[in-house]
Amino acid sequence: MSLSRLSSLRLFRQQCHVGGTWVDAEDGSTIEVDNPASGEVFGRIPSLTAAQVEAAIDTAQSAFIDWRARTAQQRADMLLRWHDLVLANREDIAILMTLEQGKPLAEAQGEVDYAASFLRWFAEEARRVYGETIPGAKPGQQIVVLRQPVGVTSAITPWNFPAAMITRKAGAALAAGCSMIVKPAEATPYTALALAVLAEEAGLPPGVFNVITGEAKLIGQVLTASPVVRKLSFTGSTAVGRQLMAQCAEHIQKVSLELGGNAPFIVFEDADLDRAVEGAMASKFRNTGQTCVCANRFLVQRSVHEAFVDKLAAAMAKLRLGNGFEPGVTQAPLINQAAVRKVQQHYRDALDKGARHVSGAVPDGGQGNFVEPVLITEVNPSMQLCHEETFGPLAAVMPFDTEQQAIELANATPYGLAAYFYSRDVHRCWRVAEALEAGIVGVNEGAISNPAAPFGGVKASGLGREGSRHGLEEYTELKYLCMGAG
Ligand SMILES: NC(=O)c1ccc[n+]([C@@H]2O[C@H](COP(=O)([O-])OP(=O)(O)OC[C@H]3O[C@@H](n4cnc5c(N)ncnc54)[C@H](O)[C@@H]3O)[C@@H](O)[C@H]2O)c1
Ligand SMILES: O=C[C@H](O)CS(=O)(=O)O
Repeated sequence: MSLSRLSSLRLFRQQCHVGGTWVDAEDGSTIEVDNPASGEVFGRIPSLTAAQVEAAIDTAQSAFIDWRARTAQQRADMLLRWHDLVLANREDIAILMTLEQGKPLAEAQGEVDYAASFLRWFAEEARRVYGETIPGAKPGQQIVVLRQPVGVTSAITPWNFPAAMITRKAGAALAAGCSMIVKPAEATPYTALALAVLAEEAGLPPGVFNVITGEAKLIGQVLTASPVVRKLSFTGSTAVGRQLMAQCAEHIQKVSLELGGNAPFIVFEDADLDRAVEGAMASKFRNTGQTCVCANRFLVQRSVHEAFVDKLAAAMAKLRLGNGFEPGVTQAPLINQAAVRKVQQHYRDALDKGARHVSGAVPDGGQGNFVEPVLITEVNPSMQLCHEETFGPLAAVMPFDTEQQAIELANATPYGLAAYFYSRDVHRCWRVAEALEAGIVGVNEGAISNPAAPFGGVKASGLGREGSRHGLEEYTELKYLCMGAG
């Protein structure tokens, strides 16, 4: 049993954290959580009732009144204490993450560092929530602009980054002076609950950071039906984001949406091919292809297509699939059978429409949630994978001839989260970077995630930004004071 890997069971909580107390569902109902590597159920979390979610909102509202009145320095100090505790408990959080999400332990440790970096970034930024003054329209008049916290906020987060997708939201919200209710994905609640244990230990006042679990639709409905909750920050699929955005219309709740993507990764003939392959591996295979900014389509200029495919195949041959706890494993199980079926479906559809299998095992679904990395080429825009996110270890390469064609192919998707390209021509770098319809562009870079940068998408990939000062501003409202001459 992998729970025995934990140094203690202190962080393994099977209750929700509301208003500084640990609670079960009042009707006793629970949801099972399993290990995607084995299918073994290793825990149960409460499925809160609607009344309990409403009570959590009330608690968060009371906490907000006190939290907003603290100084920015006091909030920053607590966030920094939380950051330090997360890092001090890096190993146990990573173990819980690998257990519930599957990712290789080294990647889970990396995610803990990344998650902590948002707490630090926003702690530092808390003291820089500046307003402005503007000359008035009359003698003696001044226009003063304040930035104030929006109020109680909620976060609904996905399973693929169970820690970082929470701290990226909570760090910003708490720094701004908001309280937050987090609903993590059903598949990965334990990392979120471990963060709540550490938030409590860091001294965050009760009700400022709450973690609730249960039936997603019900919780989403209660959070969006409440006039007290002033903002929802959602990370997940475009389909669910669209639905939640419509629900938020009822009370004109502010909304941030970090949704799906279908990232193009373009390799021009003047690129450094070795660096392009390095970037391709980082982008495509992080979290076994289950990253919203994963390259979904490699567009490679025809003159270097064969060389790039050979080098990519050689790099992919070094990947090792296995249980995330085994040393040296780089590719872990996918989250569930639906994820496995999606990779199979995109692979089969591509082969049926003329793609060529280059390397890797055919994804036939015969290994539980484990899928070998697979490389195909001769991909064309009629294929499903060009329009939908694969979210798995299928590397699909499409040749192109001209820069204009590459840009058109890259933009031919409803999504616009990340895009990547490799070129050594500085003029082309500016041209292509400006032409790509994406919120994030990696120029000769495959690893683009950073707390200091504004992360987010355009088109069907979402609204708003996370990380950076822009991410903090999402949790504030502007108030303008018109100061008369008196
Ligand atoms: N843009 C980003 O920053 C980013 C980051 C991570 C993941 N993602 C996207 O998330 C998706 C994968 O995550 P997922 O499968 O967990 O997505 P999902 O939309 O199924 O679930 C995300 C969250 O929404 C909840 N949810 C589901 N239905 C709901 C409903 N009707 N009402 C309220 N909540 C509901 C889930 O329980 C989960 O907590 C991918 O599309 C990926 O690209 C985007
Ligand atoms: O899945 C997408 C996330 O945003 C992950 S990351 O921020 O790029 O690490």
